[in-house]
Amino acid sequence: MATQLKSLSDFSHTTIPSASPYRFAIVTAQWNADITGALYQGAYELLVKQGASPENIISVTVPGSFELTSGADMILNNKKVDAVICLGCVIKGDTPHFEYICSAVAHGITNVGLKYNIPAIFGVLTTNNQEQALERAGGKHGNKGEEAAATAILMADLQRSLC
Ligand SMILES: Nc1c(NC[C@H](O)[C@H](O)[C@H](O)CO)[nH]c(=O)[nH]c1=O
Ligand SMILES: CC(=O)[C@@H](O)COP(=O)(O)O
Repeated sequence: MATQLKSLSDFSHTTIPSASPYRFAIVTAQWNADITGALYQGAYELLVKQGASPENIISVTVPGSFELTSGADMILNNKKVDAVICLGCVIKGDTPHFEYICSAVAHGITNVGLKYNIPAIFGVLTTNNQEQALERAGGKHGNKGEEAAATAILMADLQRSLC
């Protein structure tokens, strides 16, 4: 499988602009906190590495990935940011609950970004098991949080270039 061969966080194919002009929010789900904490660390550190000021990064948590949409909406309704990064980890269980959460979160984050015309980044792992999640939160397949942060910078930069 293609994924097995590469880090999903390899951004050598593109140049990430400076993050210094932009304000960011990071909304992190507390479910699977060991995983989402690593995603958050990856996202935060990449933003700062790319020049974002710590005072320009708003960080909040929500109970679970299902609440990421509400958390992003609260941020975008109350704070002026150039992008919001939504981080979560949904791990499949024994019932269809996984499918409902993943679908709701994907659609919700899409819609909240469109509602406010602000990039809302889907940094949510949707895995079959804990091992796959660990591999994508700083393991052999990179860090989804880093990817989400890089995407946030690129989208904020795109929007500013079009204004
Ligand atoms: N099972 C997982 C959940 N479940 C909780 C939901 O996200 C939500 O908080 C609850 O349904 C109340 O609305 N959340 C995750 O982020 N990851 C999971 O694996
Ligand atoms: C994704 C989930 O909500 C999952 O953890 C729930 O597990 P189960 O389907 O066994 O109730």
